Amino acid sequence: MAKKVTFERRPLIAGNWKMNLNHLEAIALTQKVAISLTEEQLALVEVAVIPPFTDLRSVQTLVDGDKLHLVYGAQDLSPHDSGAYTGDISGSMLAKLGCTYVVIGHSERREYHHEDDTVVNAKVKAAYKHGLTPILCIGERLDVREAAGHVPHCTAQLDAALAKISAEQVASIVIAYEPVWAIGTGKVATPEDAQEVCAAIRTRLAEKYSPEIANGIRILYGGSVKAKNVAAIMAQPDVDGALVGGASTDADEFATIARFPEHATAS
Ligand SMILES: O=C(CO)COP(=O)(O)O
Repeated sequence: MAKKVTFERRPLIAGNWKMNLNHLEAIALTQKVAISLTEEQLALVEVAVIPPFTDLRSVQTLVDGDKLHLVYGAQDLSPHDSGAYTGDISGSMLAKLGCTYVVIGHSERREYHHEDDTVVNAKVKAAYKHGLTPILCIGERLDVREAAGHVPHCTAQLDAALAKISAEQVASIVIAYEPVWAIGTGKVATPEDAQEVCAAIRTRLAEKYSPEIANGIRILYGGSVKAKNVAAIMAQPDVDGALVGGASTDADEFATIARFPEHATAS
């Protein structure tokens, strides 16, 4: 029996599959996640899958056909609308596939594809232009954390990504704080580490826009989130969800993460 829990902002548990699972595996995983969660659980917590581009049509067909209470999104988009950009996928293509979200500025894109703040900002603008909600990723590398520069680093990334983004647009954004040193390493940030930066992000949003807008924006934590540590992270007042990598490709583990309000330590 689910405990009665209320949240200031509806939590979002999003599974970033990264470059894993073909379209057949995507159908199997999405189906399994959906049947592992009740309508009540999915009303309390928003659950999103973020598969590779090649899986999106299959996920759309499944979600629409079976009226699943799941949403989905893409891991990236082009800053351009259309044209001679070989290999790019536009925001309008993603919108046509029913995507709700698009991940922008993931540290793996920044590192392996040399995406700088200008590109990230252009992608945020492209997402809004096509009616997609950005899940904007920011986070520091280990050297920055060790030099205690993590908060200014993250707020600077936030400022750059949101250049010329209006208050009306930003109200729907999702921010994901993903410390690079915690991604795929098993080194999860402590709940206090996550809270410190998520609170600083909210304060910065309040300064840039307004306290009301900042209070409505969901800020996720990402980096080695598992069923065993999610409740303690989610208990932090400024953490509104999780962007889950590795653990999101295991349906049972991901569904257990999404049921975090029922975990003992969340009480
Ligand atoms: O990068 C991440 C989600 O976008 C986090 O990945 P892991 O959960 O595998 O550490």
